[in-house]
Amino acid sequence: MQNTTVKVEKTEILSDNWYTLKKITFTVQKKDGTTETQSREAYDRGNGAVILLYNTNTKNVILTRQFRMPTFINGNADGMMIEACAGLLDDDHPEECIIRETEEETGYRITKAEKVFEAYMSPGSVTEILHFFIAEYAENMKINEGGGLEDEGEDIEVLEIGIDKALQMIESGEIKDAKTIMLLQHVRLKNLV
Ligand SMILES: Nc1nc2c(ncn2[C@@H]2O[C@H](COP(=O)(O)OP(=O)(O)O[C@H]3O[C@H](CO)[C@@H](O)[C@H](O)[C@@H]3O)[C@@H](O)[C@H]2O)c(=O)[nH]1
Ligand SMILES: [Mg+2]
Repeated sequence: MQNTTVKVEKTEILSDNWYTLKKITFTVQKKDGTTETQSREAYDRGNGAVILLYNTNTKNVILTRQFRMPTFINGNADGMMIEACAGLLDDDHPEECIIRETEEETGYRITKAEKVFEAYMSPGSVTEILHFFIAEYAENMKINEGGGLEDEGEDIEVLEIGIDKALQMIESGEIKDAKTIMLLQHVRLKNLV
């Protein structure tokens, strides 16, 4: 249900470079019924989709490894992150987006993906809603090496890892990406692999 007690008074663009940082001034009704004016910054980088490819025969999953600058400036010494394949939505439908992204990043051609849930990943600061998918893959669906789009500066390594090993890598801290942890736990929770 739409919250009718929130009134947006002003939206300022603080930065409009690759993505957009906004400052929104608004009035909101508190639990005690009084009204307060607040300002909050919101980083708008669009929405995204993520997918975990899993193989029921081999019990393997496909993950990617790439450099992520924001993690590098916050404690990740080599800046490398192991993640499920993911991408930002263009104007397309999340399923179409993730099928395209799967081929670009992992080299696997899938024809359908199952939506499992969606989630705001950082609701206090980032507008993005992320669409979560899973799909079965097999060796014969690999049509190229993947790796991402070179002209976008992507340099992605494709990893094929046993699900038990991947789950252990969450515990050991080798996998620290929230969307990836959520999907690995999902496929185990549902006994898919
Ligand atoms: N030049 C430039 N390129 C950028 C910038 N920010 C991102 N890019 C590039 O834009 C491309 C976006 O690639 P996608 O595959 O579409 O997105 P993603 O970065 O993998 O995003 C996914 O993971 C994010 C982090 O977990 C998610 O937030 C996002 O929803 C999505 O799932 C990448 O090549 C990235 O390096 C920037 O500030 N400048
Ligand atoms: Mg990506």
